[in-house]
Amino acid sequence: KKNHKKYPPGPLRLPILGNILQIAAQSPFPSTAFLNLSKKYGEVMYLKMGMVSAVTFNSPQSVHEILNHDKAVERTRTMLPMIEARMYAQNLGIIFSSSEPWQKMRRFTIRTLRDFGFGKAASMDVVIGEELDKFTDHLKNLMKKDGVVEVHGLFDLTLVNVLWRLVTGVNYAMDDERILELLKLSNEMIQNTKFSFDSSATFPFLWHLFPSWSGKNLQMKIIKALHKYCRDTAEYNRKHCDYKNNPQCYVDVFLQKIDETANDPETEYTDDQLVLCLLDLFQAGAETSSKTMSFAMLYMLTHQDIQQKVQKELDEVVGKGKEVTMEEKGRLPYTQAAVLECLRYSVVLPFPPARQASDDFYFHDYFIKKGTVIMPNLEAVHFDEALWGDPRNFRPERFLKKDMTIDSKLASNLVQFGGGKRVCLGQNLAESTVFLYFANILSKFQLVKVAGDPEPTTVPEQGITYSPQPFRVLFKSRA
Ligand code: HEM
Repeated sequence: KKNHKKYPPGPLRLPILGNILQIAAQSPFPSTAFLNLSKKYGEVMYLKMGMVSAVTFNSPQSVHEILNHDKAVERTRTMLPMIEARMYAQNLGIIFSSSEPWQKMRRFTIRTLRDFGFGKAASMDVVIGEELDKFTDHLKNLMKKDGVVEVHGLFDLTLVNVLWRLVTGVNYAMDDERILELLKLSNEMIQNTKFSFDSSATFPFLWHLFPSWSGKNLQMKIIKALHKYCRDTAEYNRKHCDYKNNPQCYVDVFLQKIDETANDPETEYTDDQLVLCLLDLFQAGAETSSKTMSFAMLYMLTHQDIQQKVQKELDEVVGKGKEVTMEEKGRLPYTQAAVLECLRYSVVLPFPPARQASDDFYFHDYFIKKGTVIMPNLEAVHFDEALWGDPRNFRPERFLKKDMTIDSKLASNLVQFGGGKRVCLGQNLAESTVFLYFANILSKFQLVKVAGDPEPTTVPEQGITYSPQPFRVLFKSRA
């Protein structure tokens, strides 16, 4: 038992603004800014961002420890008023919900998706394989004119389709305008949200006071469109699918639950709940995997030598231009290492959706007050010099042992899926998807820089998730 209250160190706080200016002076990217500041103030650091009190964790050891900490499991949905509006101001869905309702929905979702084959290598091969064929045809179509393809958003729809086969039973055409528009809106919502400098996070009342300037009007328009889409999706299955007798997807099983518990006033299974679960899966599943794939394309474009090594391995093991399945994964160590390096280098979600201290607690010597926002900085792990030696170099070989097998101990340090009880629910699917898309694209196509285009930068676009700035690739068929 400690009898003192030593708060974590941090830069001097200004009245009202707190540390906003010091953070902004470091970098437009909060994860980089926190990392820089932590070199001076310590790996566990207290920051005040307007009205938000946060503790950020900036070393591999402290990040792993806090992700697994019992007092840091609850999410905070009040940090951003946009999130609160997105949840109908209730404790709904999976990503931002807390306590018992979260546990129930998380368990139900994992169990139901698993029943439909989610995460099982054999069924994932089929689901992802079918979608990959469609995507390859789509890519060939885009290549028809001069082979040049814009990568921004290229993977959004196809990766929704992979997930949506299990979640809703629906499969969209690659040019489905409604879904493409929704994906654009969803992306806009995420890109327009910036953690520490977003006025709606730091001074939530401004969001309500100045709805146009603060972006509230735009975000509410997007939230309404996304809610409507999810509600329509559920309604479609209610009207057109035999969900009572022959459930074919997650939505069908959810609808069964709604019917079964209709007379229970305490039930968690409501239409609003279903809308939020769908929205969470849509946004969590599509954005992250799609941006990871775009980064992977970018790194292969900018590291031609590594692209060639991956292709050499694929050619030898699977055959030039041939289809790669999960069965071959074990025999493709270099390709696996390249995927791991893409995951390490891209950090698409530098902070897991914010958690908060559910109680007063001590983290080692430091006192953390109930309600404090908990921000593990994933970039601090993926770019730690002591851990990786040369973290700023893109070097898949780091994940290979002398005997050319994957160094799983080193790989276990990666935290792109977060950790602990809140760890990403889609990790298995995402890992299989990214591996299969990456390997199959490289098996079938060569990625070349477009003559005359500027050198693409690996500095990401700003936003709550990171994505590459728009760039184009000249795809050349290898078959
Ligand atoms: C490369 C792709 C992906 C990345 C990098 C990623 C990353 C993350 C991270 C960092 C978290 C927060 C974990 C934490 O707080 O410790 C998370 C949570 C979550 N992810 Fe993913 N994710 C990916 C793909 C997916 C997919 C495909 C799905 C769809 C099933 C998904 C669904 C979720 C959900 C529902 C949560 C909230 C879990 C909870 O709070 O209990 N993610 N993800």
